[in-house]
Amino acid sequence: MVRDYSQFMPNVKPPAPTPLAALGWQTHFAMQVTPEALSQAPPIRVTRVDRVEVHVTDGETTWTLPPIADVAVGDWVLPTQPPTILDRKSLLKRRAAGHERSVQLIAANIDTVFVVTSCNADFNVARLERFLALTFDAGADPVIVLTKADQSDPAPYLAQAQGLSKEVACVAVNAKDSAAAEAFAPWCRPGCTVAFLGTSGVGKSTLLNALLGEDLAATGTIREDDARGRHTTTRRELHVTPGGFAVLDTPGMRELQLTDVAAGISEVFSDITDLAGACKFNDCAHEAEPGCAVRAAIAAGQIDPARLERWRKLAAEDAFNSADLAERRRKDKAFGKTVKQALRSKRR
Ligand SMILES: Nc1nc2c(ncn2[C@@H]2O[C@H](COP(=O)(O)OP(=O)(O)OP(=O)(O)O)[C@@H](O)[C@H]2O)c(=O)[nH]1
Ligand SMILES: [Zn+2]
Repeated sequence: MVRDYSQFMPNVKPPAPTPLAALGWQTHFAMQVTPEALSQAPPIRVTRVDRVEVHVTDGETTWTLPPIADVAVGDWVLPTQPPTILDRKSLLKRRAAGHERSVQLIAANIDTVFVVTSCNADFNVARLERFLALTFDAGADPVIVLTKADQSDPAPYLAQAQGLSKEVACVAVNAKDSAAAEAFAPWCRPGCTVAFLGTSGVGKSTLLNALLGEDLAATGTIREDDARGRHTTTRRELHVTPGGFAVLDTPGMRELQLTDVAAGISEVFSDITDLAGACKFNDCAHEAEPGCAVRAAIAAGQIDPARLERWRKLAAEDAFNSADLAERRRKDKAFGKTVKQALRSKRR
C-alpha cells in the first residue's frame, strides 16, 4: 500500500524574492550598508541614464533623479545628499568614440554578460575575443550566444566559439523560438543581473523579449547624443523580469575600443599568457628569441598563429589607449591644479 505523507512534509517551496532581491540586491551591496541606514533610506537601482536625468527604482516604483556624476546603469545608489554610489561588483567600460579619449561606462553590477553573435557573416572570432576581454576585465562572467541557429548549421560556429576559452560557456539558439529563454536558465537565476552585448541585428532585443515574456524592447528605445553630437536612437535600460532577475539590453556596438583591460585580455588568451611564463626570457616578445615556449607551441600545432596575432593586436591597442588615458588623466589633474591656483591668487 502506498501512503501519501505529503501533508506532513515541510513546505520546501522557496519564498518569492523580495522586490529588492529580484532587482539584484546581493550580499556584496548589503555588506556596505548598516541595517539602520537601510531602513532609513532604502537603496535604489539605476535603470537608465539620460543626459538630463537618472531613472531609478526600488523594485516597486520608478522615478527620476537629477544627473549623478560617474553613475552607470545598474548602479546601486543610497539616496543620501549627494547620492552615494555603492561599491560595484563589476563594471563594463570601453573607450569613448571620437577624439575624447575618455572612458565610457557601459553598465555596472552585471553578473553574466551574454556576448551575442549569429551563425552567419556576423560571426567574427576577433570581435568575440574583444567582447570576452571586456567582460572578464569588468569582473563579470561571459557566455557566448549564437543566434539564428535555425538559419544555418550552428555546429561549426559552436566549435570555433568553444575553442576561444575553456572558461566560457557557449549556447546556440533560435532567438525567435518560444523556448529560447530556457537556454539561459542556468544564468538567469533569481537575484541575478544579466546583459546582452553584440553588434546590431544579432537578436539582442529578440532575446530580451524572450526573457521578459513580452515585447518591451521595442519600447525601450531612447535618444542619446553620440560623440559627434548626432542624434542616434539607442537603448540601454535595465528591466526586471517575471522570473525575478534583471536584464540589460544595450545598443549594437560595432566599434568597441578597449582601454585599461590588460587583465581581461590575459584571461581570454590564457593559453598564450600561461605559456609565456615558460619562455626563456621574461620579456620575450615571442618573435625571434631563443627558448620561446609560445613559438614552440605554434610549431607543434598547439596554438593557431592567427590567434597569437590577434592577441598581439588587442594587447597593443589596449596598451596604446591606456597610455593615452593615463596622459589625459595627468593633464586633467595638472589643469585642475592650475585652475585652483588661479582661483586662490584671485581671492588674495
Ligand atoms: N530566424 C531568426 N531570426 C532572428 C534570430 N534572432 C534575431 N532574428 C531576427 O533578426 C532581426 C534583428 O534582431 P534584433 O533582435 O532586432 O537584433 P538586435 O541585436 O536587437 O539589433 P539592434 O537593435 O540593432 O542592436 C529581427 O528581424 C529578428 O527577428 C534567430 O535566432 N533566428
Ligand atoms: Zn616567447
